[in-house]
Amino acid sequence: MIQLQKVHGSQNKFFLLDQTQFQTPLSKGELVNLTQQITKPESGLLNGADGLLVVRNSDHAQTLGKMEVVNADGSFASMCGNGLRTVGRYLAQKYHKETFKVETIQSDLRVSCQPDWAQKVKAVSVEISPVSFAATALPFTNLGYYELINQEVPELAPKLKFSAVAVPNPHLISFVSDDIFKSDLLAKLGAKLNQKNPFFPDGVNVSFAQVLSAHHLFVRTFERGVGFTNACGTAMSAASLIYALTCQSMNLFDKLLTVSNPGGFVQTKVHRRGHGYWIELIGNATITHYIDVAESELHQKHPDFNNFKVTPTMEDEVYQEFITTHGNN
Ligand SMILES: N[C@@H](CCC[C@H](N)C(=O)O)C(=O)O
Repeated sequence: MIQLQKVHGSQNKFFLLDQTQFQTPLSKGELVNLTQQITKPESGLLNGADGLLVVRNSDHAQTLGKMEVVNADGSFASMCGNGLRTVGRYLAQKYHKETFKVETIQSDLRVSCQPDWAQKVKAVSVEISPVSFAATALPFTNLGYYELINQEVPELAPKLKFSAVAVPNPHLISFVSDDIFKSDLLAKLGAKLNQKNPFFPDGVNVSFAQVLSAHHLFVRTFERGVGFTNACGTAMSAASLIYALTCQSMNLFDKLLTVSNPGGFVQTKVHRRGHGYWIELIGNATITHYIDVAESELHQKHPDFNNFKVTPTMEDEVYQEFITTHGNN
């Protein structure tokens, strides 16, 4: 039998699958198919999710495992901040360690277990890096810039200022007014830049941010490969970095910021490293269900969800209560 988990970070929901449990690990095609089957909002497993987090062994120094991220549409992402916290919790429990690294597509990232935010609200801190502003890293083209930091880009939307940053997955961020935040512009821009378009050939995660107070942001994200999500950890990290860079006089580096989102909130700290930056992302890592299923079922083109034994944990109920008490904005 194989045990899957259903997990979330700020209600950015995933299934987590440890490939080391398998006698015959799922092939790339099988992982894509499984992700597309189980993440569908209506007909998927447990009302679907935003993607699948795949755990594998790693032979890199100080790492406890490797994380791969499959978006709901079957595309692969180079990073996932909310997902890495839940993979961090999974590996911490598996190997009884509190501080370690996890291999991701571009780099080995630090993970450290934090004191619980409340009883049964586990918290984990993860490193978000490497950071690049280069047009070639996202990539973006035809916008007349090699880097985009707080620039007006009429090709994308009139009057708004945009920043583009890879952390290392690609993000386009704009700090916007209340009117724009409440409008349908994010839905339109997110959809436009995640289909064939002349500017972001690989698509891009698009976020609108607002400053609620000096150390408090709100970020809403239209995710590449997913659509609207309750929260995107790398987007909140990227928005924190852009905020620190564009408000240098506030000296926000190394300071704790709170970033609220429709699914809760996280904390971030933006750090300098040499000539570059990295971001610390701290937030909940919640297991909502354990799911036991025969290995053979997961190799099926159309797995039968009646054969999946689902055990809820009650952690989500506690998380919801925590968010109701502490608010998300
Ligand atoms: N929700 C994630 C990001 C997932 C990847 C993204 N959809 C992409 O394709 O880059 C996060 O918490 O960072």
